[in-house]
Amino acid sequence: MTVDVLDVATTTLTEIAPAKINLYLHVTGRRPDGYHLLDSLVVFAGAGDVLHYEPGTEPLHLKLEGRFGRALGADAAGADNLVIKAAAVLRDLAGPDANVQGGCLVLEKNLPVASGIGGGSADAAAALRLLNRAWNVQVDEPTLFRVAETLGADVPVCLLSQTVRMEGIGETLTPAPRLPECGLVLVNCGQAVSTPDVFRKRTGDFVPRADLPQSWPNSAAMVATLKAQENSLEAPACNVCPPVKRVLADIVAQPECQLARVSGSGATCFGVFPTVEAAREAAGRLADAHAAWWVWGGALV
Ligand SMILES: C[C@@](CO)(OP(=O)(O)O)[C@H](O)COP(=O)(O)OP(=O)(O)OC[C@H]1O[C@@H](n2ccc(N)nc2=O)[C@H](O)[C@@H]1O
Ligand SMILES: Nc1ncnc2c1ncn2[C@@H]1O[C@H](COP(=O)(O)OP(=O)(O)O)[C@@H](O)[C@H]1O
Repeated sequence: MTVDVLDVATTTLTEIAPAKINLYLHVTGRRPDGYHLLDSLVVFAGAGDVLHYEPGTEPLHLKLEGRFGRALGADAAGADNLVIKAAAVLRDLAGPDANVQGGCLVLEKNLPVASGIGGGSADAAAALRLLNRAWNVQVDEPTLFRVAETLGADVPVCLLSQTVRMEGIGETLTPAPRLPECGLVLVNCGQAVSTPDVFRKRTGDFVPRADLPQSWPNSAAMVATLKAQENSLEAPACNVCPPVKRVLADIVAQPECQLARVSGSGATCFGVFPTVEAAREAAGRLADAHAAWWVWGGALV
């Protein structure tokens, strides 16, 4: 009996899918195919979805759990789910020595959906990492990144899941400045926002790529640099989802908040704080004041 329990524990594999935050995001140009060229400082939060895999003989299938998994319902666990798409592309790449299996994937969906923090992209990236390992596909890193690109512009950066500068349409990843100690608050008002809609509503000139130092001595210095940058998608995100303005105002009103901004195409907003403790306290107050909002406070990955 004890051995059975141990077997189950050791065959279930787990991968974290951390939330992606764009500390700034410049739309620097546009490709002939319509995709936008970006320059963004991307960081990852301690908040995330969790993907579990229990290999088995039944066809590979996905179950959704967690606050937002239950809200999505079983229909969202089908072939269109980015986790299933990631599994399919990896299966196609598997060589003769791979051990591609079926079984059950369980996605604890803790991150709000269509919210500018790349939840779906992070899930796809987690599935690539997890199944590459579990099936012994042994895809080399450059191939895995090329496969990630086919799943979505944000999937390569989520495959990396560490602080990095992101350019191109999302595929060009280069080292970022070393970040100082800081805390982060994430707030989502509950309205899903479509990324293509927000890009379509963007107006104005393209913004040059940012000039960044190698590191910052503290969060105040980092915020001074970030304030000289922008999120080019913030105005269209407010247009598509007006409650974002209220969310930003409530974050910036928190004691010690140094910056409040939209992440990606929204609607999730983030606040930067000098310490993790200050961020956690602010998150506690925001959650108490707005029971319907999704609120998280803590450290970066
Ligand atoms: C805006 C960003 C910033 O990190 O984040 P989110 O708001 O999605 O979190 C990303 O670029 C989103 O990446 P992702 O969500 O993977 O985009 P995709 O599925 O590849 O593309 C969805 C649609 O967004 C637009 N799109 C996306 C990326 C890009 N560089 N230019 C674009 O114009 C295109 O209209 C595309 O059809
Ligand atoms: N595993 C998944 N989690 C969330 N959304 C998913 C997933 N798979 C597919 N999607 C689809 O991808 C779209 C974008 O979702 P998401 O990645 O959460 O957006 P964003 O990058 O703006 O945070 C959603 O509208 C949803 O229908």
